[in-house]
Amino acid sequence: MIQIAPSILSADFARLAAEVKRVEDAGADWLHIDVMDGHFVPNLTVGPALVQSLRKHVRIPFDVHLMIEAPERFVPEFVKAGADLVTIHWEATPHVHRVIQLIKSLGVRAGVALNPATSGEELAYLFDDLDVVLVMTVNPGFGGQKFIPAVVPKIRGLQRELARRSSSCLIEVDGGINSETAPIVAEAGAGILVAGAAVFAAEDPAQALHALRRAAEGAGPPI
Ligand SMILES: O=C(CO)[C@@H](O)[C@H](O)COP(=O)(O)O
Ligand SMILES: [Fe+2]
Repeated sequence: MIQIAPSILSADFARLAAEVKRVEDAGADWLHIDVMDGHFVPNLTVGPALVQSLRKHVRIPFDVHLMIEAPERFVPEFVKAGADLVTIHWEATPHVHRVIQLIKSLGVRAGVALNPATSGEELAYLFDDLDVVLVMTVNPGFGGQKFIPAVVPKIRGLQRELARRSSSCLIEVDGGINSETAPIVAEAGAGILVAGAAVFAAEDPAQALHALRRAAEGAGPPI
């Protein structure tokens, strides 16, 4: 079953609680919260205070994508604020394993995100500790960008390796996901699809979620 995680980056921040409740009611599985620090990526977004405020209005789990340098500095605050899954970038700290241990020790799920130019081969050392590998299908920093097809073989390679190890770790994809790209990533092995513009910019989010799910599930099981 494909899971969909709408990204708040394409929501109207002045009406955030109402917009998020709308996608929750429409059947979203996760809420994807993009955190940016202006260093790791050339953009700024939100911090733990916003996560804590939203937590009072939303029941679906929070998927917090940290696009920040040295994420270990802020992991405990995001968990305290209500994150259910915390994903850090492979490129953002020299001590990825230590940060994964920190996230797990706080009782939530842990993910590692890979920029388009990162192969992810070293991730094999972490698979036993990881709940999610997030494959960026755009360069991180902005919503509404175009999907990078060259990343698809990486999704397929990770899927094969995870299947070989009978791992329960899921592959999440993030960036430029819509009804055209959803079948491509689902066929390659993605189990969680992040979708910002495709859901929050749609007139009818329920219809947008349905279209994404149908497109992805029509792709058949991963090879
Ligand atoms: O992490 C990011 C961007 O850095 C994403 O979560 C985007 O916000 C997804 O938006 P769309 O590409 O689906 O509009
Ligand atoms: Fe994201």
